[in-house]
Amino acid sequence: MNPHASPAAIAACALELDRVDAGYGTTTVLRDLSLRVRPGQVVALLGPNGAGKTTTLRAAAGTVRPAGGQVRLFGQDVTPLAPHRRARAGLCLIPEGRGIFRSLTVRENLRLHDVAIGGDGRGEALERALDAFPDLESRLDHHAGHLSGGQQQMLALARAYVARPRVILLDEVSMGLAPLIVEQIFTALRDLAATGVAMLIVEQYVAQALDLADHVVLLNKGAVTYDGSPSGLDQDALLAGYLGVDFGQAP
Ligand SMILES: Nc1ncnc2c1ncn2[C@@H]1O[C@H](COP(=O)(O)OP(=O)(O)OP(=O)(O)O)[C@@H](O)[C@H]1O
Repeated sequence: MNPHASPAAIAACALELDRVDAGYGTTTVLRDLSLRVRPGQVVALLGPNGAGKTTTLRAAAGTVRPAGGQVRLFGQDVTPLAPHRRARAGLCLIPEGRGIFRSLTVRENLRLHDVAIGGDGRGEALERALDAFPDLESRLDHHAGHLSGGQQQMLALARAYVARPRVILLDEVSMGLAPLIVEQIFTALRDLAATGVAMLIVEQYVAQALDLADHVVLLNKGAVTYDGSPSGLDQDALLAGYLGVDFGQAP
């Protein structure tokens, strides 16, 4: 990003990763990574396996602590804040693998998320989630582990309605689901985007992600290789991003 960005430009970002270095133990995964998501914007974070997409979301959510750089939410430096503090500041991570409590009921799962962000676990938050995903209503007292894969993912996404976050991070929410369910998930994501919330999405269905997104960040080996509009992303850049080959350069 522009290191000379004005304070007003920084505050205008819902989420900003600014020159973040992060990894696991002695392994560095993200190198000097910068990206921004503006309020109401949907940013697709794409790249090959192992590029660091999940690590980027974790650094934003606080489950991975950056070794360098800053994470800002609406201009506020949240780098030192634990994940639950960031959640209370308006950030919601829907992790890969759904992140639901399988041995708890649907109702208990939804209450838990509400209480986690400071709500009373009753009433209004639950209603918002059920309005968005009416299928869950008749299953409120079922164990989450007994739901179908699609219903489990709906429950995972319902957290975004319970918590009413200002920024949502979504990691491969359509992973392993049947095409019809994937369509429903993308409809739900479109509805979420229409509420004006800022979204950063990692998605294996690249075409659908590009259709939903108004901005794309391409990652390769922990570094940004493209940061711009979906229409400006040509096939070669996309392939280069996925295969790690730069077609624009002479061999
Ligand atoms: N908990 C962990 N401990 C150690 N290394 C990890 C851990 N999680 C991920 N990595 C490594 O970090 C690198 C980036 O992984 P990450 O999951 O962020 O990539 P990704 O782009 O999300 O890939 P994928 O599409 O396969 O999920 C990989 O080399 C991976 O093996």
